[in-house]
Amino acid sequence: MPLPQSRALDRSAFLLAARGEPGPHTPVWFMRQAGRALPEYRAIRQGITMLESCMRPDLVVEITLQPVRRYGVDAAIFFSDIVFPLQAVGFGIEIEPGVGPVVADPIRDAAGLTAVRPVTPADVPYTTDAVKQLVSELDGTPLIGFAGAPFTVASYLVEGGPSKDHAKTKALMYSNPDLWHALADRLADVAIAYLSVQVEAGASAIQLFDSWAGGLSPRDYERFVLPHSAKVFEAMASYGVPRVHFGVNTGELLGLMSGAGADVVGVDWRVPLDEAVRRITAAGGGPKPVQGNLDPALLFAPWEAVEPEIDRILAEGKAAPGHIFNLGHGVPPEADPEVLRRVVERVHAKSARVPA
Ligand SMILES: Cc1c2[nH]c(c1CCC(=O)O)Cc1[nH]c(c(CCC(=O)O)c1C)Cc1[nH]c(c(CCC(=O)O)c1C)Cc1[nH]c(c(C)c1CCC(=O)O)C2
Repeated sequence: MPLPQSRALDRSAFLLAARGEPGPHTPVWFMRQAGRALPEYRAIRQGITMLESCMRPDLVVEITLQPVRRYGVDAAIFFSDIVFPLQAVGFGIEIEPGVGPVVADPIRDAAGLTAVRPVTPADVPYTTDAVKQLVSELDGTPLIGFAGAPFTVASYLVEGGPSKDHAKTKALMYSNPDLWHALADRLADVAIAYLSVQVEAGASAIQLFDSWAGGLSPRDYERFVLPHSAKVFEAMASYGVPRVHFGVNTGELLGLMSGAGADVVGVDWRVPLDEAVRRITAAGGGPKPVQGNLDPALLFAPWEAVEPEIDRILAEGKAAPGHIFNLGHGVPPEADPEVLRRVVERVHAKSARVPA
């Protein structure tokens, strides 16, 4: 059942664009907007591990709000991590600073699956508390809840940590498809459970991160991954909140990722948004709102070079029924917050609709 929400929230630039309705301006937020690029984040995280901080509602609320205050973005994203719901049920996983998620006992056989179980609300009371506090403090600004998609989370569990080629994960798909599908199915349940906790506490939208799916061929994606991500989207449909799907290097997969059940398709910087809309439309299901797609590397270029890129993306985004401006991937830790603030300012100024 869709949850009631305030009119201001319902008419926010972000939710209007996500539904493909015209709004006051093109909304903008940044993937990984909370994090090391912000000095106030580095200060508050001193001496506290990433996963510890996720269990402290006071910290989660403050860290989630920091980029909203600093950048003036049109949406907040809940501060957590894609591997957090596994840690919350006692699965042996840590986030090593500068490395990423690291797994004590990588999954090799069916016995390894038993530790992969979905959270219940009772496992993560602090998540419910933090979401509720955020929704009240954010007022008319939407909060995006998120989870990791089965493939991207599986890649950490099978490889044991970050990997460039995901060789062990792909080898598992081919050598033991039953085990692969059993793992991916459990991870779909893990994502559904964590997203449901966030939406039931008041999150206004969800994003399913399949960051590393771009390493797969369309054929392998369709066989091994799509049914599991589709299960997540299907399970979340009844909440009535917009469902965003994103991965890096997914130009060849945009149609399939849309077909998995996304309402909004995230696009990295490799495919222009108008071409992304063509690919999504060609796959059936009609044109859909898109999210993206400024190359994060541009944040390190002179401002004179950034401006025309913002304008180009806004123009190309007009091909979609709705456009949510974002980077093509996460904010790099070395990014200058002032540049991000100027990006928001320009997106708003350039896209403002003159009232009729
Ligand atoms: C693949 C992935 C992960 N985590 C996430 C993804 C998908 C998005 C993407 O593709 O970037 C998602 C994520 N992780 C984090 C958020 C918070 C909300 C936000 O976007 O602002 C979100 C949405 C916090 C975090 N998650 C992590 C940090 C940095 C660690 C720290 O600050 O101590 C933050 C702020 C750790 C993490 N966790 C993960 C990685 C690769 C890292 C980086 C390791 C490092 O460079 O130190 C796994």
